[in-house]
Formats: sequence, structure tokens, C-alpha cells
Amino acid sequence: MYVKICGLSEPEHVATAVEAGADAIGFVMTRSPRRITPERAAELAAPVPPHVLTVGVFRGEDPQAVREAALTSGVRAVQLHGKHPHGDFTALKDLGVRLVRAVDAQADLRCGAYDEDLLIVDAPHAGSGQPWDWAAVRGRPSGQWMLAGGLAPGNVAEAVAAARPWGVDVSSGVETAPGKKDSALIRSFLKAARGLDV
Ligand SMILES: O=C(O)c1ccccc1NCC(=O)[C@H](O)[C@H](O)COP(=O)(O)O
Repeated sequence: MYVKICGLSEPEHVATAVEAGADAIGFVMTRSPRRITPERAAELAAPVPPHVLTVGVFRGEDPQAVREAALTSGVRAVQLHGKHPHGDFTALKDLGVRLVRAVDAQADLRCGAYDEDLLIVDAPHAGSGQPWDWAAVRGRPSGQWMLAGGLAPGNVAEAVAAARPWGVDVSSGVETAPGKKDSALIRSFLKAARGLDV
């Protein structure tokens, strides 16, 4: 099971996620209680080993703004969240980073349909921590896709059994308040998710 821990803003939590075996970590650089600057993302990403994918998360910014933030932060992947047109992905193809498309269950759920490398299927409200009907997407997405939206250490097994994703992505479920990550919850989530290969 591929695991992404999203919305990190403190070195302690980056270190915990890496040590506990996260495959990817996310830095939110768009409007959010978890927002950090590209410069802060660069500081946080600098010590992350190459096998962990550092992901810059954006929503609604134009490709040039995304490009500048990605170059400043040095992230290895860009996640465009929500209703970005295909052209935004095409415009970023030459950036040399992996492209992640994050959408709700109403969107085209074929990974690669927008030339992306990874797909995230999320709740309608990103980063809300609200569980949704995970089973409704079972069998619909194709390719390398992560389930997100309301996941937590205590329900990730249920969510994976319902949707059977290739990976999982969490933010609120490893926090004590919006934007406040917790190392013990990060470890618990990774422990719970790791054993769930489908
Ligand atoms: O996390 C945010 O605040 C956010 C804001 C705007 C766009 C995307 C955002 N998060 C992206 C993620 O990949 C989250 O991990 C995903 O939405 C799941 O969030 P949660 O339900 O809180 O686990």
C-alpha cells in the first residue's frame, strides 16, 4: 500500500513520516489552514531522501504560478487539486516532476487521462477530514490511484476494504486540529495502512 501524508509544515513531522515509512509527503501551497510558502517547503524538503516523493499541492493557481512554486520548493511532484483543465497538466509536463491529479468521485477516474502519473480520488471538500462513500468508487478508478478523504488510523482498513485503492492519502486524520500534525498519529496511520496490501 502506497501511503502519502499530506499537509506537513514542521520538520519534526516530516522526519516522523519519513522514518515511519511514508512513500510520499505533501506540502500545501494553496489556500488552506495548512498553507506554507515555497521557501518553507524547500527547507522541509531538503533533508527528505530521494525514495520519498515530495509533493507540492495546488488548487486553482495557473500553471506559471505552480511552476515557480515547484522550482522554488524543489518538490519532486506537483498535485493539482480539483477542476484543473487538461491543459494545465500539459503545460507542466516539461517541468521534470511527477504530476498528480486529485479529484472527487464525479470526475474522470482514469489515471493518465490528463497525462498525470498518479491519481487521487478525494472527498468533495479537500482537506476537510470528512469520510465519504468510499465503496462508491470501488472498481471505477484505473491505474495508480490513491484514496483520500476522511481517512484516519482507525478507519483506513475499512476504507481500503471498501474501495480497494492502490494507495492512501491522509491529512486531517493525523492532526489534533486543522494544520496541527501529530507524530503519534502519523506513526499509527502508517502502521495501520502498511499492512493493507490488496
Ligand atoms: O489539505 C488541505 O487543506 C487542502 C487544501 C486545498 C487543496 C488540497 C488540500 N489537501 C490535499 C490532500 O491531498 C489531502 O490529503 C486530502 O484532501 C485528504 O484530506 P483529509 O480528508 O483531511 O485527510
